[in-house]
Amino acid sequence: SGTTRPVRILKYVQRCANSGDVLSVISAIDAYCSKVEWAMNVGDEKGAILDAVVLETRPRYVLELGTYCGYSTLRIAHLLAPGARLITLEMNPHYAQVAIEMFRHAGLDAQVELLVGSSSALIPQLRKKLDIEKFDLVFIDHWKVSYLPDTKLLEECGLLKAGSVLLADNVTCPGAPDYLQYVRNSPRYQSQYFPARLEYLQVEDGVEKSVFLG
Ligand SMILES: O=C(NCCCCc1cc2cnccc2s1)c1cc(-c2ccc(F)cc2)cc(O)c1O
Ligand SMILES: [Mg+2]
Repeated sequence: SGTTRPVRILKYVQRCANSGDVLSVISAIDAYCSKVEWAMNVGDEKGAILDAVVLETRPRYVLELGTYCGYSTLRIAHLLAPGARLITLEMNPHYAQVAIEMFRHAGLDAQVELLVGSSSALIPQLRKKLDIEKFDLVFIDHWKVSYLPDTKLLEECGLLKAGSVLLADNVTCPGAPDYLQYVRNSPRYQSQYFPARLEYLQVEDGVEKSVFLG
């Protein structure tokens, strides 16, 4: 049995990126996935939009839904102030292990808290489990059919406050039409679309930034 795609990406990073240098890890992942084999990282174009939203939000508590190899986790962690907390949820224990090794290579494993399990099971436990009241920023990048139900779950669990920012990847490709309809038509959100290409391809995608109004 061969390796998996995330393992091949990790091995390339461990060989080619300087350990402790998060920007060289991010560049190595983008180099591998644009030249050798495609992977579902948010990528450098949408990643720059993510960076801008993190910098303008200056979040203290961040939740990421969907870790995969940890590419977007690293982009976020790199821009957080000391004392901020970044929680990332991954469904697949193998992907989670790869991401942890990726965080170690980047020297950011102490900055990230990774939980393995489904968002629907974990979100209701976050307040008690992590002693976190509200999230200032949520990066949504997991099952596209889960974007809407999990947003409603975050509201119901009282994990959003007025001003909380949701940033959703892939709202055009593969698409999250029910989520878009909700955040764009609900009086409780101020939503904005940022067009971009799908990672590493000439295909149209985009991210949606939605501010919860309380
Ligand atoms: O599926 C995508 N990402 C989700 C994997 C979610 C697994 C998890 C579920 C879950 C549940 N609970 C907690 C944690 C988690 S993690 C995805 C797919 C494409 C794509 C694929 C083919 C294609 F032709 C064009 C685009 C591009 C992307 O940027 C993606 O993000
Ligand atoms: Mg994505």
